[in-house]
Amino acid sequence: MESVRTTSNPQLRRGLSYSDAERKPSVIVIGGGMAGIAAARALHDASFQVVLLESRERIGGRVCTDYSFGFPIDLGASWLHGVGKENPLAPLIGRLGLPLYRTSGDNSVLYDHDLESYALFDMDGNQVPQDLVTKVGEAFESILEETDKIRQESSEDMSISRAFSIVFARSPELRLEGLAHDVLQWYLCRMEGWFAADADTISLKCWDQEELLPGGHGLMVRGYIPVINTLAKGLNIHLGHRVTKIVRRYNGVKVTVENGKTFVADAAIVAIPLGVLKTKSIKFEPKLPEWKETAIADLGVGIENKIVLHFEKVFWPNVEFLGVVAETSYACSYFLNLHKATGHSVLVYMPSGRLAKDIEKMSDEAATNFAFMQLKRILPNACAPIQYLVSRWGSDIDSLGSYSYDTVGKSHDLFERLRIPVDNLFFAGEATSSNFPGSVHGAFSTGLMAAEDCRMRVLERYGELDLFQPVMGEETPMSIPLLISRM
Ligand SMILES: Cc1cc2nc3c(=O)[nH]c(=O)nc-3n(C[C@H](O)[C@H](O)[C@H](O)COP(=O)(O)OP(=O)(O)OC[C@H]3O[C@@H](n4cnc5c(N)ncnc54)[C@H](O)[C@@H]3O)c2cc1C
Repeated sequence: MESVRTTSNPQLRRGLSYSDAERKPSVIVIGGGMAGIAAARALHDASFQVVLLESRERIGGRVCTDYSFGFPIDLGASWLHGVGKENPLAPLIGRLGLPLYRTSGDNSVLYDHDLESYALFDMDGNQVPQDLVTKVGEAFESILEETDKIRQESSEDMSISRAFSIVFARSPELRLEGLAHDVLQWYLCRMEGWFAADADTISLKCWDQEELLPGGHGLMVRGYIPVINTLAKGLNIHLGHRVTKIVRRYNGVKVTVENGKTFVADAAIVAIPLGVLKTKSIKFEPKLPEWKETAIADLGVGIENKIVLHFEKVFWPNVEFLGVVAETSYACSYFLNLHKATGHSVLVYMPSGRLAKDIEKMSDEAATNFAFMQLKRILPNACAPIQYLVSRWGSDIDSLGSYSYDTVGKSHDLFERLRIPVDNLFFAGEATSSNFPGSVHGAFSTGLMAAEDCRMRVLERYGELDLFQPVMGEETPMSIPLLISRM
């Protein structure tokens, strides 16, 4: 058994350094994505003894920058959502001098893109007139406003697609025909991409409960991983350590990994993906309380993937994205043009929901070919890619999904329930963020929150609690939850 602790004489005060003979408070952080790394960094800096256990042979989790093309490509997160000082990651990204390419300002109907620089095509490769796209965008917003009225009227939740059907029945003038209908499906497809889920599974009551930070959305031009690497510097990280069991007792935790090795500490922070928690591949002893298990079961996890196509040269229009409109959102396509942001001749095809799941059943070659065929529809002279990358976030056993979302009939409070600690177990990760679910900055914030909750709990036990010193400095916004039993 490996102990995270050193000796047994508690001398705990934040910011002090400890001699070897002194006992440091200890914590095991499980999961080396943004949430786990942020928590580990904060507690390390608060003089805790920290061990981070990560199942993969790399850190970053769903932040995954690939360099095999000779330049950075993000296979997971690539946008900073909220390019402004309100974003908790802004100080770090600013300090690192990492450039961002802004793809939209605030309140864009497409979330992360403005309708400024794009080209949409129909299935026959004819470009859709820009004024039609704008007009349908306005119709899409009107439909969403109408769904809000339905939400106010009905006590029962329903899916976004059901709400759309009711709107069309009530206001037939909003039901679009022909090409306009296909463009509307494309808007829906982009909304589905935001949640990584199909409209018939997204909750009407809760779909807009997340907080959108001001400043629009910006691509991390040099990749996201430098942010993770900076936070991880100097931490005690064990790669290839897949946790299988977590035992909690009043005076500490014992964590077992796949090869049978165990670690003990005062507390643990569980920062693994919701998709992994759902499989129950980690045994908790004693069992997690029912309210926690229900939150794990009821929150949704969607799939979004990236099929990255690297071409010898650019042969497509100089726009931020290309799209193919179709009769159903499932058949629509979206290609992000990285050439615009990075100068590299790369298009990224991004399917989500059922389509992403179906494509994961294909080999990498077949998936790439599928994406290329969508491109060929609109650019018949497209030449084949020279290199490609295919993500599989839905079937990867260390993620089992891309990010969380509100499913029909379930409360948005589930995100908070997933976050609330159970004894000396603390929970972090994008799916524990009720304000910013499904995002990197959300994961980061929950890592800091879990670290602070953990610090308070452990120091309280040692009688050295200093309530007024949060782990990451005074300005860090923290919400300290009430620990309520019988949820
Ligand atoms: C395709 C895609 C695009 C995205 N785009 C954006 C974007 O543009 N902007 C944005 O803000 N967000 C985006 N996101 C979401 C963002 O990536 C995530 O919300 C965030 O990175 C999650 O961080 P996390 O720490 O909660 O989880 P993760 O990053 O998944 O970290 C969890 C870690 O736990 C490890 N783990 C799993 N099981 C175990 C185990 N049993 N024992 C030990 N370790 C384990 C995993 O290997 C992983 O490293 C995207 C995600 C995907 C997949």
